Amino acid sequence: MNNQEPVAAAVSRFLAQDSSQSFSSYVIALSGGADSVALLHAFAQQLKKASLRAVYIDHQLQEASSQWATFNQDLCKKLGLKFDVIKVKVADAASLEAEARKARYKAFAGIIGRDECLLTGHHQDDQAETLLLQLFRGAGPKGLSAMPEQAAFGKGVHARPMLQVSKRDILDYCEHYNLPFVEDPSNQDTQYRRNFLRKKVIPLMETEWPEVKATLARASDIQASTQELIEEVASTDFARCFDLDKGLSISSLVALSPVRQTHVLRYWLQQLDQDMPSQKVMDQVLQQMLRSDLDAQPSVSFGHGAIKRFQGYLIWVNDVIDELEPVHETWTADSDLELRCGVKISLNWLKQDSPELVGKPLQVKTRQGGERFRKRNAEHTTSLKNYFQEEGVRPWQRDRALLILFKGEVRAVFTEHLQQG
Ligand SMILES: Nc1ncnc2c1ncn2[C@@H]1O[C@H](COP(=O)(O)OP(=O)(O)OP(=O)(O)O)[C@@H](O)[C@H]1O
Repeated sequence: MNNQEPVAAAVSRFLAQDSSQSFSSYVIALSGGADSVALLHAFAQQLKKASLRAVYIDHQLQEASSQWATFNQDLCKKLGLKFDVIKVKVADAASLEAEARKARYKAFAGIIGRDECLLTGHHQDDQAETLLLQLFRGAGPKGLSAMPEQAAFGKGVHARPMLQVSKRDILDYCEHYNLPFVEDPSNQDTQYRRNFLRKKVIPLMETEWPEVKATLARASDIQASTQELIEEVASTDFARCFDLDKGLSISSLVALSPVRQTHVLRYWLQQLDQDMPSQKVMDQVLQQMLRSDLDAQPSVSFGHGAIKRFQGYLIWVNDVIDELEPVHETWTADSDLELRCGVKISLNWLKQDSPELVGKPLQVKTRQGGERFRKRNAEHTTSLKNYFQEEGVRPWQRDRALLILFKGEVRAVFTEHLQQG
């Protein structure tokens, strides 16, 4: 028996809830698979067509990807909907699937406007499978957390209206309305474990626990609220420990229990957009940074930098800063400058920062101490130290700032390579 009701009901529930938010338009992330095709159709039935459009991201990883673009285009034409394709370049990496996802969400983030809502076809089975995959990977509450039905995204919102709808119901919906869809061959190859769960493990579990998918989805919801609580505590602790100019205060950190220390560190690294280190590295950081004697200069490296100790505070130092040797080079300022150390100063930056210097014979140097700086249009010079303080350049980064000199006088300061630490 066909049951198209759950999809239509989920979409109308979503729209009823959302009428208070009044999005100016909805963007369906259309892969061409059954889930997003059903979502597209259900929204097209219940919304004015002018407020709906579909976007397909072409990852250009498979030969058939442009055919899927045509397939999606034809479908939207039949439904009278606007349709766009965005081609993305996926970085070559160990996990192409993860890189493709990153590129996909980046592209979507770039097009979702202030009052717009991105809609994806995630459903209940995705939720259950993801929970089990994460569990077998040994994940904690964060990995086991349910995907939220709605979250801030780009300048707008990302919503998943079908999280409580099963895959079976979605397939029934497509059959009922005679909707064509494509099977992504990558699902067969790269999602081996997900397919194993989907085809073997979950059906077996259902013979004993018929509602297991809904139950797993609930368990995942509980993990999400646990995670929210953890993040709330971590953010409060972090606010107490962190000083914008100095870093993470060791004396404030040691006043916390070890588990809270770990979460503050994770929170900090997340803010810095750094990869999360393993628990082993985390323990090493806590051991060496908080418990070794205060004169030592410990440093724990991972990802693209290191955590170091500096005057009673933990600081994050990027490799690029750490490895920068003293610089003394010339620049005619008519094209980008690539320094021998690999740092690049773009001409565009100079055009915006100090247009009067473009095309002039300039020198690029790291500071030696005592230099003064004449800001653009300023009558008097100020000390570089004052300038660094005003601009929030951290003390440990200042030796790596690049001074741009014209006729022997510092006229601009390049700090874009010094990511916040
Ligand atoms: N190439 C694509 N173009 C547009 N939308 C896509 C594309 N791929 C996936 N989507 C959207 O994302 C939804 C989930 O797709 P899928 O389950 O394949 O994602 P995933 O790779 O598991 O990653 P994630 O769950 O993080 O999105 C689809 O229902 C669809 O709405």
